[in-house]
Amino acid sequence: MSRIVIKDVKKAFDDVVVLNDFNAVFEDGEFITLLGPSGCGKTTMLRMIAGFEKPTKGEIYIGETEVSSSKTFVPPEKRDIGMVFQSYAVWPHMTVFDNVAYPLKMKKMDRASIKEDVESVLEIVHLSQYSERVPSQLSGGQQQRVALARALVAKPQLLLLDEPLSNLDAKLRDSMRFEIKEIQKKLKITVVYVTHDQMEAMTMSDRVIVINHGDIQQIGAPPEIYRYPANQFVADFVGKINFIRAKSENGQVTFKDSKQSLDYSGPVTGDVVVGIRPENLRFISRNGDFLGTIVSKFYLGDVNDCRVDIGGEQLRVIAEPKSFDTYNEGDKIQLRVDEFSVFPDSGDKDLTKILT
Ligand SMILES: Nc1ncnc2c1ncn2[C@@H]1O[C@H](COP(=O)(O)OP(=O)(O)OP(=O)(O)O)[C@@H](O)[C@H]1O
Repeated sequence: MSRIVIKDVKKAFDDVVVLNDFNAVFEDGEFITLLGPSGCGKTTMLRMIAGFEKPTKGEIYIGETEVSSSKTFVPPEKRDIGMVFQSYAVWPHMTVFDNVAYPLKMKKMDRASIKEDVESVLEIVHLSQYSERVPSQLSGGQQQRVALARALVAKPQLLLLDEPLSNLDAKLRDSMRFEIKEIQKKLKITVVYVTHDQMEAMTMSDRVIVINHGDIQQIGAPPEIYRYPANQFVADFVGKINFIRAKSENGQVTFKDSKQSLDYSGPVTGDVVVGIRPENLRFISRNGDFLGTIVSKFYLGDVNDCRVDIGGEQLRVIAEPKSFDTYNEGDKIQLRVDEFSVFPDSGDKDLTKILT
């Protein structure tokens, strides 16, 4: 069983609090991602699960075992965990086989069992034909797979990955994402993954925990986080979004500058910020929600990326070329809003980042 329970965990370095009241349960076999900007506390949380840091307060359970509390502390080597870091940390003088065999040698396993286990894990990470090479004869992606194999060879109940793809180029990152996900499904292992890359989080995770300044902002499946962000921070951090200042009253949100409005009967009233994802805006020929003028249009192949002035506010619209081919810069158009979110106005001055 590799269910993880994190209960009221707080971490401070001296008097600087880096994590506040962290509460979460990771189910057996789940792929969980800790997502947030640099310095938000994600690595610190991972290191506490691994046993490299002690919580200032709170409890951590792995399976049925209490591994960390005011009374107990199980050291990392007794937690049955595999870990992979950003730097591959493979030993340059050892062959792939010896790198991967190392944790089993430490456990004093016999040679035949070591050979069997190493060969089986090398097959899983598609490195069987490279077992006699040294790391300098491998690509970055292959070296990272060696690190992954070494983390998996002792069949840990839990795999912790700290930005394991950030040293790889974009294309390799893409393919490694799928490989890691495949391996996790095949081995049915619980994975806790740390990243600041929302794309990585969205594509791989069963659930994402969004963290900012040491506080959990939202826990949810990727579509839930994307479509129903708990607050403005999450809406902004995950994906692209237009933010527009508005007043929410009498069943409507009315934009402060353009005075255009949308029907809204949700719970947030008064000064608000309306969030609209660019792909949730559509050009239509009549009965639109807004009138606007096309300011610019960039053809990107699969989509058109446009800016539309609605009379004071500019909106970014990502439209399928089909729905847009007949329109040009300067044209007056109508826009339909398919989905939007409303947040209390936090007073953030810079609401227009998405346009640049
Ligand atoms: N050993 C330490 N002593 C003092 N402060 C620390 C220590 N380790 C981490 N911190 C601080 O705790 C905060 C959270 O760091 P952490 O590494 O968990 O962030 P992160 O979200 O993983 O960021 P990144 O994506 O940049 O790795 C940072 O402000 C960091 O400077």
